[in-house]
Amino acid sequence: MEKKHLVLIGNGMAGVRVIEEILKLTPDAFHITIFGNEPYPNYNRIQLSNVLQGKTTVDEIFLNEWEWYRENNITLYTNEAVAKINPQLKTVVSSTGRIVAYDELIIATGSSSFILPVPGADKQGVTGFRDIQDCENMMEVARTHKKAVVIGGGLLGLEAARGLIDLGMDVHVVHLMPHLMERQLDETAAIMLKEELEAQGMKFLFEKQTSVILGDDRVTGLRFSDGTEIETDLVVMAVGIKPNTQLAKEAGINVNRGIVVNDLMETNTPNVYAVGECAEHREITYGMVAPLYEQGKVLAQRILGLEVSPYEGSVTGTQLKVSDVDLYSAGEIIDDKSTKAIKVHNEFEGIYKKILIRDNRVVGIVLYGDTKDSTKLFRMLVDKEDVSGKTSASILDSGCCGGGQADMSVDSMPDTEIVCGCNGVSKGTIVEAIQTKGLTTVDQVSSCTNAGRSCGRCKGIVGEILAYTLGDSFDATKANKKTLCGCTTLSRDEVVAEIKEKGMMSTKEVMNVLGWNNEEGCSKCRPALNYYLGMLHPEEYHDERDSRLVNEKMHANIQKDGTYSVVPRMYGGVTNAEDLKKIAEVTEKYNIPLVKLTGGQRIALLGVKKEDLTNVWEDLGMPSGYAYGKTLRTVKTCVGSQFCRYGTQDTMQLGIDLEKKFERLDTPHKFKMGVSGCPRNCAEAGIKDMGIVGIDGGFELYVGGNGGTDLRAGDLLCTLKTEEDVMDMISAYIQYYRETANYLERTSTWIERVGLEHVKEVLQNAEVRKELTAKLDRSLTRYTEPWNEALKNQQIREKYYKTEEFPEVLV
Ligand SMILES: Cc1cc2nc3c(=O)[nH]c(=O)nc-3n(C[C@H](O)[C@H](O)[C@H](O)COP(=O)(O)OP(=O)(O)OC[C@H]3O[C@@H](n4cnc5c(N)ncnc54)[C@H](O)[C@@H]3O)c2cc1C
Ligand SMILES: NC(=O)c1ccc[n+]([C@@H]2O[C@H](COP(=O)([O-])OP(=O)(O)OC[C@H]3O[C@@H](n4cnc5c(N)ncnc54)[C@H](O)[C@@H]3O)[C@@H](O)[C@H]2O)c1
Ligand code: SF4
Ligand code: FES
Repeated sequence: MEKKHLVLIGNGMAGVRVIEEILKLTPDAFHITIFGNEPYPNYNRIQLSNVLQGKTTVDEIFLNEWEWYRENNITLYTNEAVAKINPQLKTVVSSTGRIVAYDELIIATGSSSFILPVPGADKQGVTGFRDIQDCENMMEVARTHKKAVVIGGGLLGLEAARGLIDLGMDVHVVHLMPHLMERQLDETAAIMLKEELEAQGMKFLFEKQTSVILGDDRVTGLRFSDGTEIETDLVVMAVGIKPNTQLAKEAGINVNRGIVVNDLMETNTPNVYAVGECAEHREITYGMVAPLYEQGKVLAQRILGLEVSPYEGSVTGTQLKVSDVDLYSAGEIIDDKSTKAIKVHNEFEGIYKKILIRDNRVVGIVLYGDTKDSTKLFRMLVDKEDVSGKTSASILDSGCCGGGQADMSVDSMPDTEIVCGCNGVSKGTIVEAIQTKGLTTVDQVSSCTNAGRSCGRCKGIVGEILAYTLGDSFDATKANKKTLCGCTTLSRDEVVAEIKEKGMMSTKEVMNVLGWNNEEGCSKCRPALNYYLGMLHPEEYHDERDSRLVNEKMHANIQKDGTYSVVPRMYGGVTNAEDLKKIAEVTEKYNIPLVKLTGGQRIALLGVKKEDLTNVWEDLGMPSGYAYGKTLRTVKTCVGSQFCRYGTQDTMQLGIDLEKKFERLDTPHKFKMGVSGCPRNCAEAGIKDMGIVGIDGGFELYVGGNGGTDLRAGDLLCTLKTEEDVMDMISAYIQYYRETANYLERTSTWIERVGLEHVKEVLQNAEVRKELTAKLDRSLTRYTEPWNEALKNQQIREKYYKTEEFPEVLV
C-alpha cells in the first residue's frame, strides 16, 4: 500500500519532537516532508541563552544533524517557508512556489519575538532574541559596540542581559513593572534576584515605558514615556512572544491567540493539526518545552491512529538560566485570602521559600537560593496531593531530590518522580533504561530517554541516578565525560587511541570491537570514525564513502531547491581563457541558471541538476574545487609582486603551489588559506585558517583566523624566510591540527582550546616538525581526483548520480 504523506511546517523543537515520537512508534508509517524557515537542522532553541553567555557554541546545540533526516528518509526543505495551505486540495505551497500534497499536516510554526510597535523599532541595532540569527547579530554588535539595553525583565530579557554582559557590554534592563519576572516571582524573591544581578553588573530601570527608539539609520538611544532618555548601541526586545498563526488563519483554520486545537491537537480543519507555541489549547498558549513535548506525544499517537489519552493541559515550572541564580517558580505566586502560605526567608544565606496552599493542596511555589525541593513540590502541585496530614517542615524539607541538584540521596525518591521537567522523564524510566540497555554515561541516558536533552539542568541528578543504579560499577569520570556520540562510552581521544593500538581498519570493526551500543553507528560517529581511520592509517585505510557527510559523498553541494553547485578548482584563484570558455559553454549547454564569483575567488555554477552533474564535470575537464568538503577549500591570493607595486613576494605562485600540494587532504573541518603580498592584506589572510603575509625578506604566518560565524582574527604563529620554510611549517601545522582536533572542530576553536603557545612550542621542535611533515606527505598520496573517478567508474555513477537512493535533504 502507498505510504501516506505527512507534512510538517516548522523544523523546530515541538514539531520535530512529534516526528521523533512517530518514528519511535512506527518508523515506516509515513513519507515525511519538513519545511523549515531557518537554514539549519533542528536545534535546541533553549540553549541560545547559553550560546550568548559563551557556555556553548552554535555547533553544539543541534538536536538532529542533517544525516538524521536522511537516515529517516525525511525530505527536508530548509530556509524555505510554507506560504500557503490549501485545505481543499490538501497541499502546501512554499515561498519558492514548491507545491507538496499531504495526507496529514502538522503546523508547528512556533512564535516570533514581540517587537514593541514604537517609532524607530525598525532601526539597525534593534533585535528580538529568538533564533540563531538574532544571537549572531547580538554577538556581532558586541564586537564593535559597548552599550546595550534589554527591554523586558522576564526570563528571556534577563538571560539575554547576562549574555551581553558576558560579551563585554554595559547592559541596562528596562522593565515596565516595579519588579522583575512579575509573572513568576513575588516581590521578595524579585528583590533578591535584582540584588544578585546587580552584583553581576546588570543595571535596571523600572516602571519605564519605551515610547521612541532614537537614532538615524542605527539606534542611538531610547526615550521613555516620562520624557527621560538613555543612550544605547543595541536594543534587545524581550517583551514576550507572538504565536505564528497567519498561515493557518489565511487557510480558514480557527485561530484565536494561537491556532485552536482540541485535546487531540486537531484543528477544526480535517487532517490538519497544530502543536507547540503556535497552538492554543483550552485557551492557553505555552512558551516552554515541557507542555509542548506532552502535546507532541499525544499528537504522534493520534496521527498513527493509536489509542491515546487526550492532552488536558499542563502546569509549568520555571527556572532562570543565569549563573549563580538558583530560582524556581510554579503555579500561583501571590498569596491572598483563599491561600495559606508557608514561608521561609533566611536573609543570612540568601534563601527564600514560599509554598501556597489552598484547600490542603499546594497551588504555588516560589523558591530562591535553594531549589532542591522543586521536583517534590512540583509533583505535589500537579498531583493535587492532600497535604492536610503534613507539617510545614515535612512539606518544605528535602525528603529527596529535584531541581537538577545532585547533592542529595536518590534512593528515597519514588520511581514516579519526574527528574527531567522539560521532557517529563521519571526516575523509574531512567533506572529502567540504565538497567535494560546497559547505559553508563549521562549522554547515553540522554539519547535513550531524552532526560537532559533540553535545558540540561537535570543532568546532575541523572548522574546521581546513574551512580545509585550502577552501584560499585559506577565510574564518575566515565559517566560525565564527553563521549564521541551516544553510541559509545568512549571519548574522542580514547577512540583514537584504541584505533591506533588495535590497528582497526574499518568503521564496522571499530563499532564491533569497542562495543558500540548501536551497531550501525549514527550520523555523528560514522563520518568522524571515517576521518580518524583515514588520518591514522593513510596508506592502508579504504575510505568509506557512505560514511561521509552528504555533500562529500556526492562531491557537490546540494542547494536549497535540490539542485547542486559545481565549483571547479582554480589554483590560487587564477584562471585563463581556455577554462573560462569551457565554463561558458557548459553554462549554456546545461542551462545553468547562475554563475557566481565566490568569496574564495572561484567561479560557482549554481542550479545544476543531479542528472547533469557527471556530464558537466566531463565537459569541464577541470578538477573538483572541493567547495563542499572538510578539506582545503581555497587559497585566496593577491596579485603580489608579479603585478603590484607594494608586493614583496610572489603570492600568486605561492598560493598555486600551496593549493596544489594540499588539495583533497581530509581535515577535521574545512580549511581556508589566504596569501597576501604585503600587510595591506588584499587576500584577507588575517581571517583564514592559515594566512600568509609577505613582508620584506620573508613571510608572516597567521593561524586560527575565521571570517564566518565565529569571526576571529588570526594569531601570528611565526615569521619565516623562504617559501620552502613556509611549506614545511604549514605542513607540520596542518598535520598537528589533523591529529589533535576533534572532527568538525575549526582551527579557530581548536587553537583556543589547545592554546597558541602550546602549538608554537610543538612546531618549534625541528624533529617533531619533520615527523609531522612526513606523515602529512604520506597522507597526501591516498587521494584521487573525485570527479574524474566518478566519470571512470560506472558503479559510482549508478549509485550516487543516477538513483533516487537518497531523499532530498536541502542544507
Ligand atoms: C533564548 C531562549 C531561551 C529559552 N529557554 C527556555 C528554557 O529554559 N526552558 C523552556 O522550556 N523553554 C525555553 N525557551 C522556549 C522554547 O525554546 C520554545 O518553547 C520552543 O522552542 C518552542 O518550540 P516550537 O517548535 O513551538 O517553536 P520553534 O522552536 O520556534 O520552532 C518553530 C520553527 O518553525 C519555523 N517556521 C515558522 N513559520 C514557518 C513557515 N511558514 N514555514 C516553515 N517554517 C516556519 C520557525 O522558523 C522555527 O524554526 C527559550 C526560548 C528562547 C528563544
Ligand atoms: N528559562 C526559561 O524558561 C526561559 C528563558 C527564555 C525564554 N523563555 C520563554 O520564552 C518566551 C519569551 O520570554 P519573555 O521573557 O520575552 O516573555 P515574558 O512574557 O515571560 O516576559 C516579558 C516581560 O517583559 C515585560 N514587558 C512587557 N512589555 C514591556 C515594555 N514595554 N517595557 C518593558 N518591559 C515590558 C513584562 O512585564 C514581562 O515581565 C516565554 O514564553 C518564556 O517562557 C523561557
Ligand atoms: S596585499 Fe599588498 S601586495 Fe598584495 S595586492 Fe594588496 S597591496 Fe598589493
Ligand atoms: S529539566 Fe530541562 S532538560 Fe531536563
